[in-house]
Amino acid sequence: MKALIDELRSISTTCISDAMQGFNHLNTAIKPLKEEYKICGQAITVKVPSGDNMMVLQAMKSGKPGDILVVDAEGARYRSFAGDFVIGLARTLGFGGVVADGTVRDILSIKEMNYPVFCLGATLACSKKIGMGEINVPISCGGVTIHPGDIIVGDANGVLVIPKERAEQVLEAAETKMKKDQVRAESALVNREAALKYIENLLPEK
Ligand SMILES: O=C([O-])CC(=O)C(=O)O
Repeated sequence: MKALIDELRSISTTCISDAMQGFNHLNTAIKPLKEEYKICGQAITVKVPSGDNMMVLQAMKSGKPGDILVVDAEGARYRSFAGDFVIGLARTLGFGGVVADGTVRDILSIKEMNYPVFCLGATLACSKKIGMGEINVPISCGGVTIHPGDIIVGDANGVLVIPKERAEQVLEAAETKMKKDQVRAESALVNREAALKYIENLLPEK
């Protein structure tokens, strides 16, 4: 799996999306806190009720370095699922990044960490620590079902989910698409004539 993840990391997210017919990306309201962030790794999943992040902390005990912590926070925007301390824990434990359909607080110090967090933005209030929720179960995040171990790939374009049983097939299709894009750019993006010829060939026969 590690080799496969390394290869997927080297391919553009848009090619991977094309390889999946444009399906299975999270709602684009879930954005990286900095545009340059890129993540690729297997999901550790956690589901928390809006406003309670106890299980986020518990979930961090599982997983291997490089895994992505994916939080189903029910789209909560009033209370944060994490602040700079909880995100600092994720980084210290070696997670490859955090993705959530929820909000963080302490956004400026989280940005200073240069650690990839993808979420709905920032709020002021912290979470309670009551302990409801579930760890490493299928979750819904940004409108997509994510199973533990699925591969999460994300950058400034968005975050997409590759079901783990389809990972090899998606990688192969994404590599093929990347090569096709290269060939197309090399033939069409050369000069005006080549660009016009490309468009002409796309038009239906008269
Ligand atoms: O402790 C929390 O739940 C949230 C917080 O303020 C932090 O992570 O810094």
